[in-house]
Amino acid sequence: MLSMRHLSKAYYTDTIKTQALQPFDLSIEQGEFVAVIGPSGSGKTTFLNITGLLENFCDGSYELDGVNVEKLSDKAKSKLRNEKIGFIFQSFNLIPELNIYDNVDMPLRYRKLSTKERHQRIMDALDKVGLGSRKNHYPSQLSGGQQQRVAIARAIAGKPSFLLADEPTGNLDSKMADGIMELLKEINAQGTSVVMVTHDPQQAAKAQRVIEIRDGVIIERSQCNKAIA
Ligand SMILES: Nc1ncnc2c1ncn2[C@@H]1O[C@H](COP(=O)(O)OP(=O)(O)OP(=O)(O)O)[C@@H](O)[C@H]1O
Repeated sequence: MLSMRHLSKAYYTDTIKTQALQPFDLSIEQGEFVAVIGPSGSGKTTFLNITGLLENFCDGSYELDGVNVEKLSDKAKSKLRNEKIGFIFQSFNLIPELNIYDNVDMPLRYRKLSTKERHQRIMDALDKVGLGSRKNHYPSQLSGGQQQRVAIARAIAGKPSFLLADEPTGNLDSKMADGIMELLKEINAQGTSVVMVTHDPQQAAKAQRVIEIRDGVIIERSQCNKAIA
């Protein structure tokens, strides 16, 4: 699980301070599916990046699976991120020069895994997203929905505790978007927590829990623990 206490974030430029996130307390349990909604500029990406250890916060504390994040060196933080967090982005962020297999392998290269174990994980992840037979293709040879599936395979190959998704369906038509949501729900049902930023109320409604951010203020919208429809 993750636990944030009195956490806040401000950005400073020459003369301007932007309070991107007001102090907040938040816990996310293992296995939850959380949607993060809010207007443009409200702080959603900042929240996701802090959760994923891509950005530092200003004040407060953050514990991720029992590890106190603010005490870690940058190197230890990178290792924790690599082990605990999988990322999915709106623009897929695949490496065009690498084939699908090598794209999924990227985060595994930083792990102490045997070649056999890496191969197994890559193929398991690609099979899970339905693209095992496309492993030698390059990103440009796949549709947007398929590229996002590769990005999901890359994110889950490391067996993370948390899957963080920033507008994962934002570049996809509604049919492909629904397919990606189905896949995220399946992954979540197998125990991985999902935190997903979305502008789309229909996608947000599929989450168990909705957090809204308005002008940097985090508001709990609902938590009904229903099975994800
Ligand atoms: N690196 C930065 N330096 C200064 N200000 C920043 C930086 N990153 C974000 N901000 C500011 O922090 C606030 C929150 O930005 P953030 O990107 O988290 O919003 P968002 O809700 O994800 O927006 P969108 O939906 O448009 O992507 C905004 O006012 C933004 O301008």
